[in-house]
Amino acid sequence: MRMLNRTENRGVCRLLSSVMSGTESHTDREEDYRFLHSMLMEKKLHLLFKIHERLKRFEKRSPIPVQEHAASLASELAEELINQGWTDEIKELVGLFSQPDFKSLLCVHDAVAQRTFEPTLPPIPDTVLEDDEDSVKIVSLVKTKDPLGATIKMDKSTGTIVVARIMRGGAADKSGLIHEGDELKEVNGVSLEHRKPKEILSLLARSQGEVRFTIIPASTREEMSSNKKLFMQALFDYDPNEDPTVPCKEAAVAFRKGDVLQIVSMEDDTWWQARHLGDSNDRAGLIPSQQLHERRVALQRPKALFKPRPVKPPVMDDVDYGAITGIHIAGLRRSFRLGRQSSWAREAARSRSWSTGVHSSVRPPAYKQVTPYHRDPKDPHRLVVLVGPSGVGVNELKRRLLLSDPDHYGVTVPHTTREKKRQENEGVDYNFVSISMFEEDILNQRFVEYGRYSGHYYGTSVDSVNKLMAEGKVCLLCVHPTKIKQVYNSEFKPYVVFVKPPCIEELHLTRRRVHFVCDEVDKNSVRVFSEEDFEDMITLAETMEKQYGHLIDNVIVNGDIVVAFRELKADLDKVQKAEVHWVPAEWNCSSSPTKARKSCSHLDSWI
Ligand SMILES: Nc1ncnc2c1ncn2[C@@H]1O[C@H](COP(=O)(O)OP(=O)(O)OP(=O)(O)O)[C@@H](O)[C@H]1O
Repeated sequence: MRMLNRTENRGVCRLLSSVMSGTESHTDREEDYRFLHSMLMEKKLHLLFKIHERLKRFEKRSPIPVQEHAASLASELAEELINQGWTDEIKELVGLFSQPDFKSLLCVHDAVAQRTFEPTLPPIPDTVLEDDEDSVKIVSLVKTKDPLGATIKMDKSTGTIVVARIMRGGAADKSGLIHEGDELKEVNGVSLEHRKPKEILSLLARSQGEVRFTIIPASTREEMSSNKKLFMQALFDYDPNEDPTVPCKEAAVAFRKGDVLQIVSMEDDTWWQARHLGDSNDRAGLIPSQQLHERRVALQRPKALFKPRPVKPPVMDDVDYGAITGIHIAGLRRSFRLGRQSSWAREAARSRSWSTGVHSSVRPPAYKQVTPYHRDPKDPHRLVVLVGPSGVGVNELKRRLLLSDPDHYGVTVPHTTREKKRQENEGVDYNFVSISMFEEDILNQRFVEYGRYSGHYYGTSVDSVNKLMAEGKVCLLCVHPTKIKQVYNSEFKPYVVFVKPPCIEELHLTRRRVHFVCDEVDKNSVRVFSEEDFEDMITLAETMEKQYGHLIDNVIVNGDIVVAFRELKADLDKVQKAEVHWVPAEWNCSSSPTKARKSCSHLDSWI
């Protein structure tokens, strides 16, 4: 590099000296002054100034390359020279032209002259939504006979197509423009919404030369999901008009239990900001925070404190004999839940309900964080869990569902340790197992619910639920609400229906002719509902709904059985056809990356 000439040097020196004199008054200590002086007088710094000035001048001149094809010119020249004769000078020059370093230098020159180092991106399509402007990236890759070196898969929680893996050394990897987790929005202008990875492969197969991807980079997606998309399902009704504490009624949002709200701000401890899902109105409104709702619930006086009747200790060896399924379409055998209706069982059920009932200090949450789940037709159906107080009609509704469509609905085959009867079939009526096997499964938590009755174990195994779901059936499970947690995970994605009794008058009207079968053995023993049974049913239903409301997806009031069944059937049909299921956020596959990767790996499609 040429050294600074004297005039230039003087200019820089003068400038730096004036900087020095300007700072003199601010530097008290001698060493500070020396340090500054040596830094500003540093030769390298002066050279940097010089380079900067040169570049500025160069930029102003905007030089145009004299020659854009120096490499081809050199080879043409070499050819011409050879034809002139093979003198020593020509030999030396041709030798120089054929040197790889020289050739590369000319290629680089041409690339700079032609500006081919800059990727030529197509113009941004008009179709790109205004909202997406900041987040969408358009990437063009040139397709050769080799694949692009990436795999794609469908993100189960959002239904979008995402890049699953980038193969090292492939075209996608070399481009550095596509990354794992990027969401593919379009390929060559064709929207990928609702498309399966397979369809995208054929779309890519059809494209020649340049392939243009419209993508949402993974970083933006993460930002969007963490910053913007927090969804909560309301677990209570809220009407600002009935809330005297709301800071501004007009600025508040009314909602019903079950509504999904997008939370946009949680900064205020008392009032969050949210909007209704799919609300075209962009403006968010105020909603009570979880904390505020909890405080209000805590301040509420219990409506009526029902005094539990003194309960005689039941004479039995049952500990947890709960709801054991067992209605089979062939013969429609009654459920063992009916075993609970014997006097000792009812008493025990009552005592148990009170021990975990209204006196429990567990406060139900106000909102449940949810996430959208797009069910793939190949996925198993969601498990349907029916819960309700004993005698309300859970099994009756299950029986009717089974009869209505035996190919679609199914129930699990229970396990038992009792002797097989002559007319019973192994694996059809029961899975007959030894006591040691049963107890081992209890220890390994392989039962959703189990109990003892007449000295024998009965239980519904997790495997039996899995088996039925793998057969493509909608598994109907009746359990005590305390057992919901056993299946409350992304594997079963339970849809929980709470069957609720109507008011006492309607119970009197509708259950007039009902008899309970008390015992599995003595099928002739019958019992009508007493006033006490009805009261218990209503009280227990209230307790259950309060305590397990956050796990419940729908409530069916079982007054008229025909109406209740129709409602339940319509609801389950709707769930099955739903495009989006709002499921608890903790079920999201991504919460367990290894598992998600494992379960999705076979779905990746190579592009
Ligand atoms: N809406 C209704 N109207 C009239 N009878 C009903 C109605 N619902 C259920 N029943 C009858 O009430 C009785 C109890 O119903 P079911 O066996 O389904 O109760 P459950 O909720 O399963 O309770 P458990 O778990 O204790 O067996 C049955 O004889 C059933 O036919």
